[in-house]
Amino acid sequence: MLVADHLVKEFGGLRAVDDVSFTLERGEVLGFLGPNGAGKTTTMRMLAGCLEPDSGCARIAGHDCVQDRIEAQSRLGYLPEGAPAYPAMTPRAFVAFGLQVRGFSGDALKRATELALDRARLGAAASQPIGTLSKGYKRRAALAAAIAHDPAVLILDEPTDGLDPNQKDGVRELIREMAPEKAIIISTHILDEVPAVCSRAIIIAEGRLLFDGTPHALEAVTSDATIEAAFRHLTAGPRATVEAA
Ligand SMILES: Nc1ncnc2c1ncn2[C@@H]1O[C@H](COP(=O)(O)OP(=O)(O)OP(=O)(O)O)[C@@H](O)[C@H]1O
Repeated sequence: MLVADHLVKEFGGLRAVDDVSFTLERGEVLGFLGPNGAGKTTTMRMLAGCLEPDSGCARIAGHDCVQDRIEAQSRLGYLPEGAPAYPAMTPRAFVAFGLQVRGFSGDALKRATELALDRARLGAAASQPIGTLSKGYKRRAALAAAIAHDPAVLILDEPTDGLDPNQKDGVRELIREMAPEKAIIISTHILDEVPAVCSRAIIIAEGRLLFDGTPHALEAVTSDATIEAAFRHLTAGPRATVEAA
């Protein structure tokens, strides 16, 4: 469903993403982990077709994210970092606008808009200008726009960032609900989220993939048997790659 094939991206002299490869199938929820500046957002932007790799390629449902961008993006829902949106629009108008751009109209447009607002639990905030919403509700408005066209692949950059504990639970529940039908990547610094929602975890640091395996295999990396200890072990010291099924 989604392929990262030897992705490389440099900014000036800095190799932000260094030969990252993995594939993701329908039904998988991948937790994309790594320290600040590891290259997570840069990788996700290349997968989403927002940034061209220097070498390597990304594919969604067999469509190259650069050469065949429109086809690839039609199967993708992308929640970017910071959740940019139009501040004067309400979440309802913002979601509907995204759907119209994708060709929705009439009853299908109304149904898809209300379903997305409902799934992202916007409530009364759906009718308030986005610029006047709290950080958590802005994030939810962007999430609603990302899922509204029911894409096969979801790339969510820190989807629970800025949400209170109840809202975090709501978003995790939504991800679990959507998981069987989709291939989903979430980046997060909240390591508890990995066993809670992910079937698989990848750790990168300094642009290089260090671990790809199940949350259970990640816990088993150190004798502490916690994801936090494994994260520290893999990212704090000299680089070592751990392959796990
Ligand atoms: N447009 C850019 N121009 C120059 N450097 C960039 C650009 N985008 C990212 N970088 C650099 O690439 C590296 C990887 O950044 P990236 O945002 O992908 O990391 P991240 O893993 O998402 O970090 P965080 O967890 O802090 O969000 C960082 O050193 C960053 O400063």
